[in-house]
Amino acid sequence: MSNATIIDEKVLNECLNEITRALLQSDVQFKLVRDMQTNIKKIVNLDDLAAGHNKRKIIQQAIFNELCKMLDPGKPSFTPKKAKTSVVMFVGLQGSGKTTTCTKYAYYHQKKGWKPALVCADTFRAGAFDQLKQNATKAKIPFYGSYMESDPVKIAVEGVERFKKENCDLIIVDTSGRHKQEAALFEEMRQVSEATRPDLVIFVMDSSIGQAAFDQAQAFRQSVAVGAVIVTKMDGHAKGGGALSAVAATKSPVIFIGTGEHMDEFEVFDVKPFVSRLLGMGDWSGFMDKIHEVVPMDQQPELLQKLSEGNFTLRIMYEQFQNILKMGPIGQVFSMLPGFSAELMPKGREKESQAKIKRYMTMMDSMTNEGKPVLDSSNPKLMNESRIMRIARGSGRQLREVMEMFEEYKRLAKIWGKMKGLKIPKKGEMSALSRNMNAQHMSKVLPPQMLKQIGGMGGLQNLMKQMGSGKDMMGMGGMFGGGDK
Ligand SMILES: Nc1nc2c(ncn2[C@@H]2O[C@H](COP(=O)(O)OP(=O)(O)OP(=O)(O)O)[C@@H](O)[C@H]2O)c(=O)[nH]1
Repeated sequence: MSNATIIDEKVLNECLNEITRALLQSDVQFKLVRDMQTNIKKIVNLDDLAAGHNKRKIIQQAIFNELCKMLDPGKPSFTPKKAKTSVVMFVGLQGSGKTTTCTKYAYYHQKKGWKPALVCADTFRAGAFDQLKQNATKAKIPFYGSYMESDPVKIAVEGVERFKKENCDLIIVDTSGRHKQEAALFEEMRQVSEATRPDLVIFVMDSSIGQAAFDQAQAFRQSVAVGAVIVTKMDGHAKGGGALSAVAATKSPVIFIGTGEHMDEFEVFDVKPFVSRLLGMGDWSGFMDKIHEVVPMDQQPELLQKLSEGNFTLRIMYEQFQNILKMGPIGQVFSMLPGFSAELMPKGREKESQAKIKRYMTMMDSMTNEGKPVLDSSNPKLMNESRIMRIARGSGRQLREVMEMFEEYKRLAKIWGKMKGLKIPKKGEMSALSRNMNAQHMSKVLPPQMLKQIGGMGGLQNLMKQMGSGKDMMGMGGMFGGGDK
């Protein structure tokens, strides 16, 4: 659709088919995708659109809205209130991340001043209580469970009673994970629910569950009154399209997502970035925002070009370190660039991290002769043992430190490598528009969100002036509209 000059029925159908493929690949249920297609066709009536309307934008917007709507069951979930006792029960498939998520949920609220408590009613999986105990202890959250008692209903009731007496305001009951074929376990879950009368039942779903999401979610919904969904493992490859199925099957909203194994890798669900990701544009739209904030304007086109070629080199890492150090309080700016935060600079250790970065930079400085081929290459094989030794000697640092710096590079290269393959129109493909481009034209081509990032018309004019011509800018425009394929 981006290439078509006239948007007619055929182009619209092609576009919808492409989106259908993307959504199916993201594990959205076939029926939901088909319904969406029908709705879009109803909304976007090409004949009715007056000439001059930006049809492309209308279609894009309609698709985006439709997907957002599919994630909105129409009513919010029950929200526990601080200082008023609520019981929240977690259910989900075995291995979905339920136990981990219980602690994350408790920890999230604890940080906000709540008094949460955890009850382990999973008597099915050996080790479940230990896991919960370990997590709870780490987060200093009170917990209840038993190694001896085999009746989950009894444990759940006792735990809830105890924590009610202790005035906990968020009592979280973890249940055993189960598969939809396991009728007995489902019955047990129903009994736990009946006995503890939870205010909210949360269905925990692994983002990689795929097309099975609908049936699974429905099976849970038929046994207990699921009122909210949490999607876990969003840090992995899966895009989480199953969430749309889970919402449809349970008629409940997604409230949080899990983004890693650690306790604080837990985020309030935000529908727009989630949908962007489903459509294959999400990951790097956030990424781009950050690059715009940290990387000086004049370096951006070159950096984007290199990243789109999959060339995240040591030199790029060096330049980004420079940018970050230049920007002032390191603690504040550091987390702005993707990958540069948690591991390279743990919270509260800013000074150490700054020293570490400077050390890395000294090592890279000493590479101007010996390490030059490595600085500008993204091939890790060039960094062999003898080279590491010479760099260590040249910079007066230990071998271990050079290796550590290189490990850091590899980690960042993996994250930044996601930019590879962004579409940049080749010179010959430049349209007449771009040859005669002015900021006015450009502002119409760019997505509004990006125009805002650049600083509106004024910012755009400056940027184009800096670049000397519209050519590179068109390259960026192409990329910004291009998705991550
Ligand atoms: N990467 C990643 N891993 C996660 C996330 N949430 C949970 N995990 C991991 O997934 C695995 C299973 O998590 P558990 O919490 O034990 O799963 P469970 O659903 O309680 O398992 P059962 O008790 O058998 O039902 C563990 O290794 C967790 O560390 C997440 O958001 N991201």
